[in-house]
Amino acid sequence: MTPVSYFPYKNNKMFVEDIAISDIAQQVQTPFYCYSSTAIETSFQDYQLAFSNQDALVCYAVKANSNQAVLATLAKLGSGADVVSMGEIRRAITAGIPANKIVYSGVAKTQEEISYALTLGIFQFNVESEPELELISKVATSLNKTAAIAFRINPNVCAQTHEKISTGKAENKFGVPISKARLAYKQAASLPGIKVQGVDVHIGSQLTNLAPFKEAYQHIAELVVDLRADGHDISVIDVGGGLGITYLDEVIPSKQTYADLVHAQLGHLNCKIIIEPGRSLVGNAGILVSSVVFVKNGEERQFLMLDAGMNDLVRPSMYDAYHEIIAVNKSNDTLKTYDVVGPVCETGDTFAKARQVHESEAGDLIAILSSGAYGAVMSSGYNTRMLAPEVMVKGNEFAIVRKRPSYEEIIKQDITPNWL
Ligand SMILES: Cc1ncc(COP(=O)(O)O)c(C=O)c1O
Ligand SMILES: N[C@@H](CCCC[NH3+])C(=O)O
Repeated sequence: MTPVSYFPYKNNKMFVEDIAISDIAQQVQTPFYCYSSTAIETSFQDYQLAFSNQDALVCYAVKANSNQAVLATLAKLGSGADVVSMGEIRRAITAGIPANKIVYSGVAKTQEEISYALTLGIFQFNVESEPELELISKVATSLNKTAAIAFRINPNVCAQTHEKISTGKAENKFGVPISKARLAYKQAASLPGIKVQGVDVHIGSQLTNLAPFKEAYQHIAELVVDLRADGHDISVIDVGGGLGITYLDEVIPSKQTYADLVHAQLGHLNCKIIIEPGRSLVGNAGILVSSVVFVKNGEERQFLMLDAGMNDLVRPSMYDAYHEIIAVNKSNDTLKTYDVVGPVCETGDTFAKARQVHESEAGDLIAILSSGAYGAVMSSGYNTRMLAPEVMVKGNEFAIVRKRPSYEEIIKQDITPNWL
């Protein structure tokens, strides 16, 4: 799926499925996120098809986009969930994902979170440290429950991605070092309230190349053999998420190629396979729609000043991430070079520098593509800006699936103490 697959132009007007973006903009006002439910469904079905000859469960990484409408779309297709907080567990359950399809990752799970997950009966805790294991054992024992666990293994593999989203190097905070894994499993087997069930690995996000996956899975395969020799009953391998998407011109291996790699590296172990894709399910299914507020002629540059900012989509500021930026309605063929910026009082509030965009004027609609993953979920109210609403489209229908808050709602969250 390319950034524009589900957002085609018809007569120079950008559509999402059967609806013109400008028609939605008229009713919703910019900025807003817009998702194609068909794009999400198709991506999920591609994963299911790719893994159809394996005993595999897709556990969507909720952190990528946790809107209820997105989760419900995936739940209906049979998706499980990879969650990292009590909030994400609650979102997954509310959207109809059953507890027995939930895997719980995260480096600092609290007693309250563990207790909640145990009470629900989730499928697996992906344990990221020995102290976490001990806490899970304590909580499980006190509740008279058994926690099925896998250790998240840190294989010390370079994911060849941005350093801020690389998670499988020894210097990263994630997982148990592979060198300590056998000891950790020995401890787990000795603790009450713990059932050793599997092995988990996730080395990073936006991987564009399969070689790091291969290296990591080779280490995991060897470890599973060792663990079985140590007497552990390993029946599940969680291979994590991380398959990238095309933002510009990255050539991403297909889901089938990825599935074949998983099978080649791990198939002989006859384990149930869990996959935790996030970005590759929803990233190119969403865009951020914005309006040009001003075109400003600076001394050195021309600025396209949008009504969306870094608070709405932080990826360019945070990771220098590239997102395609295109006119929603192409009223001319002239391309101009702009710095595309937002209204926030930070120089880093820049979506793109020296980018060619159709010549635009105030009021024109602009789409920032590939924003379905790590977009709305990472937004904030910085500069007391309203969280952008989210819209989901299916065919010729659309619905606001998160509304824009009012200023009253935002301000009334603060409490002025009566002693002021
Ligand atoms: C444990 C875990 N699983 C799955 C994912 C999903 O990753 P991605 O969105 O790259 O598929 C992440 C995020 O990197 C993660 O931390
Ligand atoms: N937030 C990151 C991805 C992080 C993945 C979480 N482990 C991004 O926007 O690319």
